[in-house]
Amino acid sequence: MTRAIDHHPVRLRRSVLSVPADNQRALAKVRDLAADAVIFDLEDAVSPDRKGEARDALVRHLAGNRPQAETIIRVNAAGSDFGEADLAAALAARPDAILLPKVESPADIQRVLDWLSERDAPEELRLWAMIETPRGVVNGPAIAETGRTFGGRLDCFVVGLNDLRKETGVPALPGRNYLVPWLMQILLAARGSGLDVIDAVFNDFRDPEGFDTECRQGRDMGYDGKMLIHPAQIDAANRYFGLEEAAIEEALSIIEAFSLPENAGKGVINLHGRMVERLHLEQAMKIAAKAEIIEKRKARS
Ligand SMILES: CC(C)(COP(=O)(O)OP(=O)(O)OC[C@H]1O[C@@H](n2cnc3c(N)ncnc32)[C@H](O)[C@@H]1OP(=O)(O)O)[C@@H](O)C(=O)NCCC(=O)NCCSC(=O)C[C@H](O)C(=O)O
Ligand SMILES: [Mg+2]
Repeated sequence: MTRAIDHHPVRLRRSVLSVPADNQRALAKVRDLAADAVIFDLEDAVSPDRKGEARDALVRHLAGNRPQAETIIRVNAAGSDFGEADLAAALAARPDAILLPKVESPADIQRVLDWLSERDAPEELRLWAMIETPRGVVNGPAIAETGRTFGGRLDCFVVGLNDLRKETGVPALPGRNYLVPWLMQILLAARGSGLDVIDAVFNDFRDPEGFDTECRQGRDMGYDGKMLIHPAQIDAANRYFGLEEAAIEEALSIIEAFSLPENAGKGVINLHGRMVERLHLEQAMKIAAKAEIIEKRKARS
């Protein structure tokens, strides 16, 4: 039996910029930036003594300055001193998604799903999960599957390598050689349950060459985009995780070929000397859908 795992629509998540919720100057910049998604952070970018202030500032800010980008709020962990107040503020601010940090087990997701359903949270509110601890990596497939099975709210993993390095002792070396196996493990867990997956931040925001190299690596590993910490990283992320003209043209030619009457009902066709199957048609449709979103976004800016 074929299992349908694609439970969410195609979304563009090439550049996912994090903004500390208590940084007014940074908040004021967000609306003019070309990031596909913005994470308003209440967790590690906000010091413990400013959590309440950050929460209030964020709710006020989003009430009057809703970005066009997909809007996500990263809360503190549900079991922490700040978790419940953050969740309540996030619900009030009506983001597209809430990002849960340091998710380690299906129970971490389930607890928040229950909390949201007790409060009649809007059906369209999504959950994202940071995978950034050893237990999170090991339990990745079960976490992804729980989020998919119960209500289907979970639709994206974000990798947190700063925390993972801290927890494991693996240093930050160029090439991320010792981290790549875990990055691929997280990618498999996400894809196995139809989730999007976002590569980790690159801390040296004044090193564009290093950033380019890491974007290329993330893209080649199959990631949908990169979490960012600075506006200077947005354009490169959009470029590396975007679509090349040749890929769009190829996708359109596959869609066109399968729509010809002589190919109706065929599972496999010959397209200019290359075997193309219906699985390629599925891929092509996703590329075409992303290309359409990119075009709309260009027209808007
Ligand atoms: C890293 C920074 C603290 C650097 O800030 P700053 O010194 O202000 O940099 P610049 O002077 O170069 O900034 C130029 C202007 O750009 C604005 N700016 C800077 N960053 C952002 C941003 N993220 N979003 C919007 N605007 C931004 C500055 O305000 C300057 O404008 P102006 O003030 O008008 O002159 C800073 O970039 C920063 O705080 N970045 C985000 C940090 C963050 O969100 N951290 C949490 C995410 S990282 C993570 O999650 C790790 C993960 O959990 C893991 O475990 O790996
Ligand atoms: Mg972290």
